[in-house]
Amino acid sequence: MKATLDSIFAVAFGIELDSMSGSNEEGKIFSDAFDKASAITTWRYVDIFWKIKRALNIGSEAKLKEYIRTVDVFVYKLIQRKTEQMSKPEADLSRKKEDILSRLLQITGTNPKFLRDIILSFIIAGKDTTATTLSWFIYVICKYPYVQKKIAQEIKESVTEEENATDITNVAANLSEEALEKMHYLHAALTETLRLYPAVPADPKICFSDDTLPDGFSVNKGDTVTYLPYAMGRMKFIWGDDAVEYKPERWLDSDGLFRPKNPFKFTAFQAGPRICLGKEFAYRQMKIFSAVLLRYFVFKLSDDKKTVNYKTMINLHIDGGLHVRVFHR
Ligand code: HEM
Repeated sequence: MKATLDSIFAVAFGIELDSMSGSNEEGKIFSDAFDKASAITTWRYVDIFWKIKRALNIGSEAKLKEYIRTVDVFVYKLIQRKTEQMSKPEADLSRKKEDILSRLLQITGTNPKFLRDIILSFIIAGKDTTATTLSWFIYVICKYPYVQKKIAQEIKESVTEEENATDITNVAANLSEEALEKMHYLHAALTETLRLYPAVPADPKICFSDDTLPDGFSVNKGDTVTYLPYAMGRMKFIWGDDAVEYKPERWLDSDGLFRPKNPFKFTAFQAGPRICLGKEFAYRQMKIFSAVLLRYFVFKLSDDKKTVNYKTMINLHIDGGLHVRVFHR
């Protein structure tokens, strides 16, 4: 979670949050408050008294208010700092354009509330999604050691001699686009993880107007219709008799090249005009993390017999986290 949060901050806002090592105290406070606020918001689905608590400013809702204040203070400060940076005449224009926030500041001006909402949307969309997918990915490759071995082999073969020879920090910094593109099996293994453990397991929509769905079912304006990537990913009539098996091979052609499927069949990123905007970014980030980790380490579950369950939240988290043992390769 911390690694993906740091990553989204660097790319989207040009900020080294460093919540991973905790060197940035402000960043740590922000990231704690953000996670706690997300958890309380999700609990509103099951806590029937949340509106009363909010009205009386007590319990979880009082805490939520506090966390939101902490998040807001941090984000508004970030916007102010960026705005000041951008307005400096000596600022180099190419550097100004590197992150998404700087680009937005150039196009839309400086309505801080709008920018705050964009920033939080990016964090919500881009933090737990890739983090939970990577956790499930580590889980399945522990369950299927032959897949882990095959990925490690592919990584070794895809990076250049030079990249291979250097230490882990250099490999992480120098992993080239070409190398990542050669990793078809890794791409397939991540996609297969998302088929069985989609980061957004249920995606509700509210009907904009009365309508009739393609199967003839009528819906009314205001109705909620939810599609379930978690269930769809396990349906035999969509994926065949081996639907519940983890098989990266189903995504590869006879030459071992990754072949995407119709997004209306593989719905982890949604489909149509509102398909996930960060899909390519997510794959790149997940491939870099996996490539660096699996190049150097072997993962094993701490307790092979322990059942791993999901936790009911907006994203598909592993209940209690994933406990693994890590060995040098
Ligand atoms: C494994 C990783 C990810 C998965 C499975 C995923 C999945 C999804 C899904 C299902 C939606 C549709 C939500 C809805 O409208 O109901 C969505 C939207 C979106 N995602 Fe992702 N996402 C991932 C990573 C990311 C990342 C890393 C970013 C940002 C860098 C991102 C940015 C967005 C944005 C901005 C939208 C809204 C698009 C729109 O409404 O037009 N996502 N994502």
